[in-house]
Amino acid sequence: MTGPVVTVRGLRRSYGPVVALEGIDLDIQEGEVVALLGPNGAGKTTTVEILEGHRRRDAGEVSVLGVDPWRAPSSWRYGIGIVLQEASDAGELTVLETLRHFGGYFPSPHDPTDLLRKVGLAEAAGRRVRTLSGGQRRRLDVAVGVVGRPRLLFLDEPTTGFDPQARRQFWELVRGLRDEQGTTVLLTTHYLEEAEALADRVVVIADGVVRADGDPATLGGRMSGEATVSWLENAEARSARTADPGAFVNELVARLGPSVPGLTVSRPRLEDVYLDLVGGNKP
Ligand SMILES: Nc1ncnc2c1ncn2[C@@H]1O[C@H](COP(=O)(O)OP(=O)(O)OP(=O)(O)O)[C@@H](O)[C@H]1O
Repeated sequence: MTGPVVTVRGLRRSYGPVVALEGIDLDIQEGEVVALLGPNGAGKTTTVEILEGHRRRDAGEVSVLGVDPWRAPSSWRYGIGIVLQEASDAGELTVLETLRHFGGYFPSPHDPTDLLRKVGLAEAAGRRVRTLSGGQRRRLDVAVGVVGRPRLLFLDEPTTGFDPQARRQFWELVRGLRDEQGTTVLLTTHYLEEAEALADRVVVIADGVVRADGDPATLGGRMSGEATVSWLENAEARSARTADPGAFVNELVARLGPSVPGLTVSRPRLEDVYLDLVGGNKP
């Protein structure tokens, strides 16, 4: 990691009377995979579109690859890759032709055949795009998004509609981009499992403000708060919340013997922490 790729300070944007962003701060370092989470209408798309240079802001400082996206020269786009939710028109081109076509817009694109291999589409190179399955189509979208070797890749809800296997393969693909190419990734997702599996950092937005920003493993004090210990005693399921699960389990072992039946120790799931942060756990 060599420095900030994205810096945002006090970002504000309203649509008429609707305040979409109320003062967002965000930093993304080179080589990070960051997941932007938040309920519908939280302001994720507005934030991402401002970073992409597609939407004007009302106030605040924004720097993406060292430049204000709203005033960026056209060459700035070479450093950016965008994979939108809605794929562009499939048309009659083959997979390979599509990638060649989009690669032609960039000064030093990936070799299209190599890239198709990396995204697991080598076998489909000669097929017309409209005949691809949803998952294959998404892989092609990603290939198109990275064909110009972007330093920063935006992925908008990339795995919506994927089966579990395709989702895992897609995660591997994104990890490969980060680990092998050093690509920085900002993704939006509604899947907490995806954020946990993929992101070095998650940023939770709700009502136009950042509610939390940190490692998904420790967000909201996840690993330092209370744990739930569950076990079976006299054939009855028991559970208890404790701030010191080690000591609690030691007591159980002392009382019930070394193999406590049905013993599990669990921390709050990312989903629980997230729902607390966005107010979705209110009674
Ligand atoms: N073009 C627009 N005109 C008017 N209001 C808008 C426009 N775009 C977004 N908004 C409003 O701004 C707020 C933030 O919307 P935004 O699309 O950024 O949220 P989001 O977090 O991306 O939501 P989702 O998860 O549903 O995609 C919402 O209240 C939305 O209704």
